[in-house]
Amino acid sequence: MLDFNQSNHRIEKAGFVRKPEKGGLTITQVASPLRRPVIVPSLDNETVDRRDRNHVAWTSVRQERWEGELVVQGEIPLWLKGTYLRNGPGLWHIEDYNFRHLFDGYATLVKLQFENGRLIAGHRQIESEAYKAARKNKKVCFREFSEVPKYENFMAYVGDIAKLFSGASLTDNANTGVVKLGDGRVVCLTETQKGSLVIDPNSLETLGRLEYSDSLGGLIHSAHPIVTDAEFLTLLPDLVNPGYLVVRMEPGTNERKVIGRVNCRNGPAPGWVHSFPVTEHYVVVPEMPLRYCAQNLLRAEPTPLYKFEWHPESKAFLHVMCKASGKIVASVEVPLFVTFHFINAYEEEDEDGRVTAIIADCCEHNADATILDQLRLQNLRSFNGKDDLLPDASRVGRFTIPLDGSPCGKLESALEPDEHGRGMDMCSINPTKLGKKYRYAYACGAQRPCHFPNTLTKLDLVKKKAKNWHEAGAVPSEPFFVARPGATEEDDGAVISLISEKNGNGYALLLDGSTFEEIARAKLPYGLPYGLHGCWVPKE
Ligand SMILES: CC(=O)/C=C/C=C(C)/C=C/C1=C(C)CCCC1(C)C
Ligand SMILES: CC(/C=C/C=O)=C\C=C\C=O
Ligand SMILES: [Fe+2]
Repeated sequence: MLDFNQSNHRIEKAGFVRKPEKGGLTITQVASPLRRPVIVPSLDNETVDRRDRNHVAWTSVRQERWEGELVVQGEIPLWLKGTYLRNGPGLWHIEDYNFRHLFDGYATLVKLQFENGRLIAGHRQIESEAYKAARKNKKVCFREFSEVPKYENFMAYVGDIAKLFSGASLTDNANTGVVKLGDGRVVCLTETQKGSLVIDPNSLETLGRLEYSDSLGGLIHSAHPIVTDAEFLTLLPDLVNPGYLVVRMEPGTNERKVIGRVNCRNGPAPGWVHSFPVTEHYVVVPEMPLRYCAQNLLRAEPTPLYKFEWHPESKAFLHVMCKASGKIVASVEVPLFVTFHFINAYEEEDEDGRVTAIIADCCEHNADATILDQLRLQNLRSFNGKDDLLPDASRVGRFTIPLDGSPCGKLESALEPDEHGRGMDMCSINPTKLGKKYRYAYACGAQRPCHFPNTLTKLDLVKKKAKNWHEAGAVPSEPFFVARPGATEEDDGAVISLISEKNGNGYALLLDGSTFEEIARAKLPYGLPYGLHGCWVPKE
């Protein structure tokens, strides 16, 4: 149990750690509010040099784990009781070997534990097989997003390719997100199915793999399942017979059951499905022209689109499946698009209550797949603060999918992209609005010049306006909305983000969900690397 009785001053002072010494793994003892020293191996022999040159957002986390109470400036609302967990790639090197891509990093899980206006923070590396093997063997041992193991000879390469088909050589580095299942289990995820790792939300310890007990097979899934207290819905792309299985898992089970199957309308392989949206009654299955590519999976050196390929000639489609029957009620061609993240979707009704269309919103990168390569670490680390390297980056793409049998759907901007600086991604909504008509979304936006989203933005999709938060040189992570218990207004709650600062520092930030003004901030002992997605574990 955490002890909240120590003074802020003592704990914060105790929470700071020595710089790692150059030349090897140092063991640093950190006093934590647990009153027990936590043994904290620092992670490399080059961190200090790298930190001097690069923004802390793109610098490997400096040690395996840390935990301590933070000094809060401002006031944390007393209703905010629970733990915000945020996952993301946070360690981008092994020994002297530096990884290429943001998505290659070994997962760093961060927690912010709110109780009685106080805040305990911590972070810890996820103990995936991939991470443990890399630490032990001092090299990449599994196939990551862009990194592959270096083969000693041709036979070793052939052996690894054979293991690719069984999934044995794929990573389980669960660095994309973290979700709380209806049964209370908290699971870190990535795009490989084997990278579904159960963690303890208090200690951040990796407890083991979530082994799916069904025999659906396949090696990959959507990195963003739809998770509610009642179900876990996800998509399993089928690379052999291009299509997707839509599957559902009930709380308390590890068995996914098939709701239905969508066959691709076109192309040599299914489109990448990092995420997908649902409405109250339907699942929307996107078929992007950015498609998985079997040849690219086998390559030792990555292409600019990594494991994917851009197929404009194969066009883009959205399929709508009825959740109850598994029947496809619409399959429409839409303009070419590129998205990582769907924001939400809902059903549009006529005066008689008949569903006439589905509206689905996403962070749309103007049909430009080069965003994947812009997330290479070399690009992220090379920003000079002047050149605008994200021209016309992304917008809220709003799809309208007619349900009257029309062959085509529409794609428009839900609001003028200038409202959020012509860049936006990493979004959250009030979870009670999942699948329903909604008004507000929170996301990262852009203040020019920039090369990466550098603001927090509250999007009002009814008034078509945005309110932006920005601090010079700061890289904020996905703003995560937590509703106030008992709230009746959609934006009544708090928005949590972790900020990495230019000077190497970092802090947890709390904004009011309605006014989007700062309520509180709390400095971390050191800045943390950029993270991806989070979840909220309320205190029982
Ligand atoms: C961090 C993030 O958002 C995405 C991570 C994606 C990963 C690790 C994808 C890995 C893959 C392989 C290792 C082989 C199969 C294809 C694919 C799912 C892209
Ligand atoms: C952080 C990001 C895109 C930013 C550019 O606009 C995408 C992250 C994708 C994975 O979760
Ligand atoms: Fe994502």
